[in-house]
Amino acid sequence: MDHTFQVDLRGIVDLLSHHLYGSPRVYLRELLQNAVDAITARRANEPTAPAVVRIQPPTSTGDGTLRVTDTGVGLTEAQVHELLATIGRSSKRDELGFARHEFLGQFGIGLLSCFLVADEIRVQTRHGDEPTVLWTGYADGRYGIQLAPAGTGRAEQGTTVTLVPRRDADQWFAVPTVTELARLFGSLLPVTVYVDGVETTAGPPPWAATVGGSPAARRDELIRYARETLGFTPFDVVPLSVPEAGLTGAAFVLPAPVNPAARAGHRVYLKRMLLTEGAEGLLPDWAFFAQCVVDASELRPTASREALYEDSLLESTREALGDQLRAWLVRLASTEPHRLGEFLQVHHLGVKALALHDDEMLGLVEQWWPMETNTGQMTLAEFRQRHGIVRYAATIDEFRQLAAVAAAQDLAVVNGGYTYDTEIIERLPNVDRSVLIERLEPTDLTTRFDALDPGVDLALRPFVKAAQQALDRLGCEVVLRAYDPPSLPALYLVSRSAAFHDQLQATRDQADEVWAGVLDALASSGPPERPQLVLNHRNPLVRRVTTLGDPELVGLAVEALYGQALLLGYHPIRPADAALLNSSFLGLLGRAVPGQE
Ligand SMILES: Nc1ncnc2c1ncn2[C@@H]1O[C@H](COP(=O)(O)OP(=O)(O)OP(=O)(O)O)[C@@H](O)[C@H]1O
Repeated sequence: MDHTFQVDLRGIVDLLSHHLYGSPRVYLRELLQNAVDAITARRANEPTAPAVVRIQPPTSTGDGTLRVTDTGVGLTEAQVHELLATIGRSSKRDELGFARHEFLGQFGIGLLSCFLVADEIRVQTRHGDEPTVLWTGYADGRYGIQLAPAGTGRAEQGTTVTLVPRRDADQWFAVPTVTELARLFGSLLPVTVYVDGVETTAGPPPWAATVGGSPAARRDELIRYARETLGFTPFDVVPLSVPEAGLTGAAFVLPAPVNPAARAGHRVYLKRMLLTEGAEGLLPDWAFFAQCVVDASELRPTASREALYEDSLLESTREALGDQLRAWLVRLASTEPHRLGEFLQVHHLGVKALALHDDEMLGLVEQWWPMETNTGQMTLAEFRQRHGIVRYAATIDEFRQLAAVAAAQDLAVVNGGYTYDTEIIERLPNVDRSVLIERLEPTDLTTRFDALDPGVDLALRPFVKAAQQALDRLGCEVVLRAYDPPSLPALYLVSRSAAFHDQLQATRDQADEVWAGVLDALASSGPPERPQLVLNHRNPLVRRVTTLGDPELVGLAVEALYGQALLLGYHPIRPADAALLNSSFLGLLGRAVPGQE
C-alpha cells in the first residue's frame, strides 16, 4: 500500500534558518514578495486596482504582532487549503512547474521563512466577493482553517498576514529594523509600501527609462544615487542594458584602485526586489574596476534568493555587460583621452591584465599608458614613432643595468619589468605585424663596445692579466673596452644563462641531498658563460689605474671597481663580494691616509 511522506516542520524550519537563508531578516522580504505578487495577480484582471502594502509593527498594532496588509488578489477557501497547507506548493508556477514570468516567488516555501522569527502565522484573506478565510499555522506543523464569523470579514479584497513574534526574535520587529528592511529590499518595488504609515518605496530605479530629464541630469542623478547607496563618487557612470535578460542598470567606475581579487559585489534587483548587495559573476573578472546596480526580470535567483543562479543566461549576460564596459573604454579613448589617462592611472593593472587577451585593450595600453624608458616616460605608440623598433629590458634589474649605457649609445630602451609590461610588448607583433620588438640584454651591449687600438691593447695585456688574477676567485672575467659614457668606469654584465647558473648555485648550497643531486645535474647541462667586468678605457680613472706600477694597488683598485659596478647594476652581493668590498675599501683607505703606526 502507498504512503505519503510526513514532513517535520520544525526540521524544515531549522534547515531553512541554518542552511538556506543567511539571516532571519529575509522574513520581511518574503512577506513583501507575496504581497506584491498578489497585487500583480489582481491587476492582471483589474488594472486599476490599488497597489498598496501596509506594514504595521507591534508598536502600532498594539497586540504584540506584526501585520502586513495588501490589496492583492486574496485566496478562496479552496486555495487556502491547497496552497497554504502544502509545503512546496505555489500558485506561481505553470502546469509544467516553470516559474511564471510575472511573479517574484516560485518555490512555495517563502511563507515558512516567517517561522524563523514567529511562532504563529495568521492569514486573513478575501478573494473577490468570496467569504473571508482565516488560516492559522504554528511552527510545530499544526494549522487550522475557518471562515471569518459573520460581520468580521474583510471589508476589502486582499490579505493580511499576522506574525506572532517568537520570544527571542523581538529585535526583528522593532520599527527601525522593519523600516530599514522594507527600504533595503523593497524601495524600488512597483507598489507603494508603508511602514507605520511612512512610505518606504522610492519610485522607479534612477536609471529607468521612465525617469525623465536630459542625459546630463540623469547622470547627475545616478552619481547622487551611487554616493548615497554605494558610498562613493564614481569616476564615471556607464548605462547598462541587456534586453534578453530584461536587464537595465548602471555600472559605476570605481574612483580608487581595488585589489582585483577582493572586488566588491554588485547590487542586483530581480523584478525590482533586492536580491543581493554582493552578487558575484555579473561582470567578467577583468572588469573589477566597476560596481553595478542592475534590475533584471529574466535572471534566476537561487532558492535562498540571495545570489544569482549560474546558468547560460547569466553567462551571456556577463559577456554582454563586458562588451558594454569595453565599448565605454574605447569611446573614452577616442573622445576624452585625458580622462582615459586619469582612468589608467587608477586602474592600469586591470586594463593591462585584460590587454594580455584582448586586442582592443592592447591597443588602448599601447596608445595611452606611459611606460618608463631610458629617454623619459612615453607610451609604446610614441616610442615606436620616435625609435621604430621597441627595444625592451625584461626585468627592472636588467633595465637599471642597461639604461644609462644604452642611452649613451643612443639606444632607447623600455623598462618591461613592471607587471605585465613585457608580455604586453611581446604581444604587440601578434596583433600588428609591422611592430618590431627586440629584447635587450645587458650582454648585448658588448657588441656595441669598441675594441682598443691593437697597440694599446698589447701594451695593456699585463694590466688585464693582473686584474684577472685579482678577480679569478669570484668567477668573473675582466675585459677592457672603450665605450660611452666616459663617466662610467666599469660595467658588470651577466648573461641570462650566467644569472640562472648563479641562482642554481645559491639554491644548491641550501638544498638537501636529493635536490642537490638534481640541481647538480641541471647545472652540468652546459658550461655557463662567465659574468664580465668590462672596464671602460674612456674613463680617466680607469686609464690611470691601467698605468699603475704597484701590483697590490692594481689589485685593490680593480676589486673596488668590481664592487662599485656590482652596486651600480643592482646585482646581488654574495658573501664573497661583501668581503671583497670590505677589504678593498680598507686597503685603499690604508693607502690614502698617510702616516705610520
Ligand atoms: N499575501 C498573499 N496573498 C495571496 N496569496 C498568497 C499571499 N501569500 C502567500 N500566498 C499564496 O501562498 C502560496 C505560498 O506562498 P510562499 O510564500 O510559501 O511561496 P511562493 O511565494 O509561491 O514561492 P517562494 O517560495 O519563491 O516565495 C503562494 O504561491 C500564494 O499562492
